Amino acid sequence: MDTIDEQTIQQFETIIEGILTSGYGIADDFLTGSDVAALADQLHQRKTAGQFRAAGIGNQQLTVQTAIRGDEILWLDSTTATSAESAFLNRIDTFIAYVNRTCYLGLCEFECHYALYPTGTFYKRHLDQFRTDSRRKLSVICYLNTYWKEADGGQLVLYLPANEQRSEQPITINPTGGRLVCFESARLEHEVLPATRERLSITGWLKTA
Ligand SMILES: O=C(O)CCC(=O)C(=O)O
Ligand SMILES: [Fe+2]
Repeated sequence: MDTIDEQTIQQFETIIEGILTSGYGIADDFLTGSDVAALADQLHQRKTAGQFRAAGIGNQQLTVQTAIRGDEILWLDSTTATSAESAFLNRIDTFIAYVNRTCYLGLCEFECHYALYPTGTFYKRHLDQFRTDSRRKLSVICYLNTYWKEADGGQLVLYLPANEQRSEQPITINPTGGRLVCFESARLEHEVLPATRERLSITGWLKTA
């Protein structure tokens, strides 16, 4: 496989260590400021071109229920990806290869979509794994919001399950541009709180065969 620079290895290790010890991992500078700007710009261009659709519920994406989730999405496709999108997909591929070398999860596929949450929209508490399909192993979210402030809302809340030591523990994370959050799709329920401004991200899943 390609050689990875030391800084990238440190970042990947931080994410994996977080997942193993706390159930979730965060890397604050997974994307640089210019990556974030390029992807946010690309997202807006595709939105203007009418490529986004209201997100659905369940693996057929059939029912749109804005009382559950109000985001609009567009699946990324490597065959039509622009250079900014290809660079993102390549970085995730490098991460997958690293996770497979160190954690033996047997990840082999990645699917991801842009998500645009218009002001005031949200995604109620849910689990990312479908009842009929257990291939989604890790959920990955990368935020594309510049200058996000606490007061803008739109936080991701992860609900760490209760164990012998403690009751359920909610963890609140700001959708700050460049930040990546990763957690086990079958284990952590989570929700997106309403925001006072448009909220942008790429959400994806690392899957087994
Ligand atoms: O954008 C986020 O912070 C989480 C999105 C999410 O939970 C999902 O798309 O399944
Ligand atoms: Fe989710």
